[in-house]
Amino acid sequence: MSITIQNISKGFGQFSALRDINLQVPSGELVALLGPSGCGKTTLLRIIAGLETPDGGQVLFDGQDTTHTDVRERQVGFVFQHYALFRHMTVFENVAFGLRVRPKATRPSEAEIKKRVHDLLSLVQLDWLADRYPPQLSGGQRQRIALARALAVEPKVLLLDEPFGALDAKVRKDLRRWLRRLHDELHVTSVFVTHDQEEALEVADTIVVMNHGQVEQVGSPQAVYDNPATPFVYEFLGNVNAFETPQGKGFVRPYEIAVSREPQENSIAGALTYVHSVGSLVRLEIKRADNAQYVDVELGREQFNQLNFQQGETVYLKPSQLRVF
Ligand SMILES: Nc1ncnc2c1ncn2[C@@H]1O[C@H](COP(=O)(O)OP(=O)(O)OP(=O)(O)O)[C@@H](O)[C@H]1O
Repeated sequence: MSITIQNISKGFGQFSALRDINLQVPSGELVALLGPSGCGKTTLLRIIAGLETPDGGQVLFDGQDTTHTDVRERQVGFVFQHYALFRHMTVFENVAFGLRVRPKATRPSEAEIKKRVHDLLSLVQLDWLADRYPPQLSGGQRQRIALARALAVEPKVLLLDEPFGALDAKVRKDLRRWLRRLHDELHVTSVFVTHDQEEALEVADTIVVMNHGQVEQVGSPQAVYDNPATPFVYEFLGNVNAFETPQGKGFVRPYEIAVSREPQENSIAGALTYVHSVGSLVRLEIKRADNAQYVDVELGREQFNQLNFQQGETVYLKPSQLRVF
């Protein structure tokens, strides 16, 4: 099911949380709403869910205006960061819950419920935990069960709000890969909220970068990373250095800067103040001689080893490309 957001705005008292948001989520896509804390991601997700009413604008599901459709009729599944499972129900009963509370006319038979729940538990690879209770699960397992529970009612749209936010880095990484694979299998139109750029870049088909209640840019991970539309997107997605130029502020990623021992035409002199050398990349911190600002540079380890720079020595920088805004 596709989702169309048209001119959505929402205020809380005097505060404008969303301003004229327009967005198209094609059927079957996995879209990330990415932005800093307070930019309006959750509010937009809640409006798509029907948990919040916008002040203006429409939400269309497959072209149908659902702005005023009740949340129960929207056929959306949710997974929230702290969306607690029912503690006193087994994993099996948690996943079965949404099916059991259906009106009799649409409720599946007991045998069908059993099959559906076991299929879903296999899908999230936790069938062996069916008889456990939530407090006996790890955080990552709980979130996978929460996802199975959301999927049980066969939602047309899946909405995830920082689903892995409370987990440690390693588990987050595993789960985001796993979510990507699951989505490739199921193709449920999904929107997930994150403030973690790496998570968005790794998982999403499309990233919606938000700031102060507005959409800054929409595009594939590669497009928003390689061609940021605004300085905000440049700074929010990955490391970046800013240089003053006569034409305006120029931005350059740390790996787009050449470093040498000899001055080049238009190069900038600086002192190598710090070398961070872990993994395949070596990060250099260079303090410019002219304005004392720090510049981050990344080199491949092999290149670094060949050049053999020493902390404290004078080096010369030259951005290979600058995007000026
Ligand atoms: N019910 C409410 N009443 C008043 N202000 C609210 C309400 N809900 C959200 N806001 C405000 O609206 C803004 C957007 O909130 P929202 O939760 O959508 O941000 P977010 O981008 O999801 O942030 P985070 O990443 O911190 O969850 C915030 O400044 C928040 O304080």
